[in-house]
Amino acid sequence: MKTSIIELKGLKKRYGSINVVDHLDLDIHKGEIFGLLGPNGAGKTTTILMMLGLIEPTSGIAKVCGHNSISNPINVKSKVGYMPDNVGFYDHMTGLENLVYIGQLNGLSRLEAEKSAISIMKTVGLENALNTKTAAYSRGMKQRLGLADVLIKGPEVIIMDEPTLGIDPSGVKDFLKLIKTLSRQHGLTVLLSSHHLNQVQKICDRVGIFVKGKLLAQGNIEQLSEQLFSQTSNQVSITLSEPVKLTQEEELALQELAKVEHIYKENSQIYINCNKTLTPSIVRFLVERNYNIIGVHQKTYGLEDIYQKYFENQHLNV
Ligand SMILES: Nc1ncnc2c1ncn2[C@@H]1O[C@H](COP(=O)(O)OP(=O)(O)OP(=O)(O)O)[C@@H](O)[C@H]1O
Repeated sequence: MKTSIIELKGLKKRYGSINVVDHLDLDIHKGEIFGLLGPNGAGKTTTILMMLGLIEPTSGIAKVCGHNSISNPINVKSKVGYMPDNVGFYDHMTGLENLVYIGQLNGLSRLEAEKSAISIMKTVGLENALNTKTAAYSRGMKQRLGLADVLIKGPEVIIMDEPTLGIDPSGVKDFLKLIKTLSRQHGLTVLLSSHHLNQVQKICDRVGIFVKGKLLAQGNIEQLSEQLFSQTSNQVSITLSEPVKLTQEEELALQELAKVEHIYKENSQIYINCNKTLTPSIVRFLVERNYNIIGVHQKTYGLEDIYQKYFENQHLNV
């Protein structure tokens, strides 16, 4: 059975007349990477701050590692490493000095803090910048040091608010890879909030789509895609070894077979819009008529399509 590390039940935060977080139920399991995905103002930061016990919910419960975030925030903080969207450092100090300082604030002796800080800076790829003042760190290096800052506390859970903000694409790729490796190697549970769809898609085991304070859906990409697009028209493209020459009879039969909405032919390709479960029948139909198929491509829906679809629907449903 999966162990829940973060449990939110009916979590709500109201500011004035607005429910910024509206009856949120969510379970995040041990060792998983969960992406809280939503546009600006969706309520992601507010949710995170309630998990950390930094703001009080209007109603509902937030628990982290079994500790109630409101009645027991100190225990929650001892288990969680939180990386805000804008990590601050003492610019006149080096990366190593900053990290040692944080280690000491978290109860390590100077010697322990130094040993641990050097090792963690290697883990996050800052071994060549130990003695560089953080004023000279790039945004990507600061994010890595932010992660080191979190790791030196030895957390069970890492919560990151927009961790890739302002980093260039190759820096983002490396940074996310690092998070995934750390999570897998040390069984760390990671919650990250983001509005960068493609980035989140790459490393998260599950995502929650969060819009206007409500979690509209959660699951892995395949589950979300299935929920949303299984009944939707899907495009299959089939490539033949020769230019397409379907007879009128064949075309009619194909339309009948696949309840095809639309067939489009171009050179050696046939594009068919239909329910995706019909792809095998279409392929069989063509093979039986001696067409040489050299490629079949079925469009798959990524997080961007899913998000767009939910975002469109929420204008109607929420
Ligand atoms: N202290 C506060 N008082 C009143 N309204 C607030 C307060 N804090 C946040 N809000 C409002 O709550 C909503 C959600 O804000 P929140 O920062 O949680 O969103 P977010 O999803 O993290 O967005 P972003 O990515 O822009 O940070 C916003 O409309 C914001 O203006």
